[in-house]
Amino acid sequence: MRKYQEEIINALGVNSQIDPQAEVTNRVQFICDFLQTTKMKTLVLGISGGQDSSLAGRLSQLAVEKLREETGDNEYQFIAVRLPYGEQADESDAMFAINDFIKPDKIMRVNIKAATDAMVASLNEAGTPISDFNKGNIKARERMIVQYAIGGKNKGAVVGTDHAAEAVTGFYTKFGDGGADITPLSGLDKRQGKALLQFLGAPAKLYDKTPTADLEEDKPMRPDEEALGVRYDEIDDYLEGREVSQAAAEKIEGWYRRTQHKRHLPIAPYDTWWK
Ligand SMILES: Nc1ncnc2c1ncn2[C@@H]1O[C@H](COP(=O)(O)OP(=O)(O)OC[C@H]2O[C@@H]([n+]3cccc(C(=O)O)c3)[C@H](O)[C@@H]2O)[C@@H](O)[C@H]1O
Ligand SMILES: Nc1ncnc2c1ncn2[C@@H]1O[C@H](COP(=O)(O)OP(=O)(O)OP(=O)(O)O)[C@@H](O)[C@H]1O
Ligand SMILES: [Mg+2]
Repeated sequence: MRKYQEEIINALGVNSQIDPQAEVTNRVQFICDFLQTTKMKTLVLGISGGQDSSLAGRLSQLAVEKLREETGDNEYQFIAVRLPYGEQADESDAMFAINDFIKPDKIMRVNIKAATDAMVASLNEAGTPISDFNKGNIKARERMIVQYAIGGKNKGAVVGTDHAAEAVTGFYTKFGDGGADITPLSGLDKRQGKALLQFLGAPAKLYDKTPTADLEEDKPMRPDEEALGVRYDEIDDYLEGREVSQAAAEKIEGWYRRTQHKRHLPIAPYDTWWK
C-alpha cells in the first residue's frame, strides 16, 4: 500500500471490511448517545433523493424511534427537509426516499430559490457577479441556513452526510453541506454506505442512483464522478487499502491535499498543519 494511502485511511477512520448490521447498530446508538448527552430532542436533515441523505435520514429516524421507546419521551423527533432550488428535476426520487424508506416523523419543505437568487442579485449590485459554480456553493449554504433555523426552533441538531469517500476529495461546500453537528456516516466509503442501505432494506433505486451534487444550472444532475475525474469504485478501493491505478491514486491524493483546509477548523496563528 502507498504510504500516503495508509495515512489517509487512518485519518479518515476507514475499515477495509465492515459488518453492515454492526455498523447500523453502532451508528444508531451513536446518534442516541449524542441526543441524550446533549439533551437535544430533534434531528434535522435535508433529503435530496440521493444515497447519502437516504442513509443518514433512515439512521436518524431509527435513532429517535429507539429513544422514544426506551425513554417514553415522545419529544424525540426527526425532521426531514426538502430543500429544492425551484423545481427539482428528481423531485419524485426525493419523495420516494422519504415515503418508502426513511419514513420520517415530520417533513418540511423550504424552497431555497428566493433566498439564493436574492443573495446573487445583491452581490451583483455590489459589483460582484457570481458564476454558476459559485452560485452552487451559495445554494449549499442556503440549505445549511435553513437546517440550522429549523434546528434552532426545535432543540435540534443538524445531521451531516459527510463520509470517507466524500471527505477524501473534499467534495462538499465548506460550511454548506459540510456544516453540521453530527456526521453519522463518517468513516464509511460509498459502497459501504450502499451495503448499509441494502441491509436496511432500501429499494435498489435509492442506492443505484448516480451520485450528484446537482448544484450547477449549466450542468444539471452532473455526476460527481465526472466532476472529480475519478470513479467512486476507485476511491473506495483506495480507501479500503487496495491497489488502484497510479492515475487514480494521484487524482485522489491531489484532491485530498488541496482540500485539507476543509477538514480543519479555521486556521489560527498557532496552527502549523497548513504550512
Ligand atoms: N488553502 C486554503 N486554506 C484555507 N481556506 C481555503 C484554502 N483554499 C480555499 N479556501 C477556502 O475555501 C473556499 C473554497 O471551498 P468551497 O467554498 O467549499 O468551494 P469549492 O471547493 O471550490 O467548491 C465546492 C465543490 O464541492 C462540490 N459539492 C458541493 C456541495 C455538495 C456536493 C455534493 O456532492 O453534494 C458537492 C461542488 O460541486 C464543488 O465542486 C475558498 O473560497 C476559500 O474561502
Ligand atoms: N435538493 C435538496 N434537498 C434537500 N437536501 C439537499 C438537496 N441537495 C442536497 N441536499 C443536502 O446536501 C447533502 C449533500 O449532497 P450529496 O449529493 O453529497 O448527498 P446525497 O444527494 O444525499 O447523495 P449522493 O452523493 O448519492 O447524491 C445531502 O445529503 C442533503 O442533506
Ligand atoms: Mg446528491
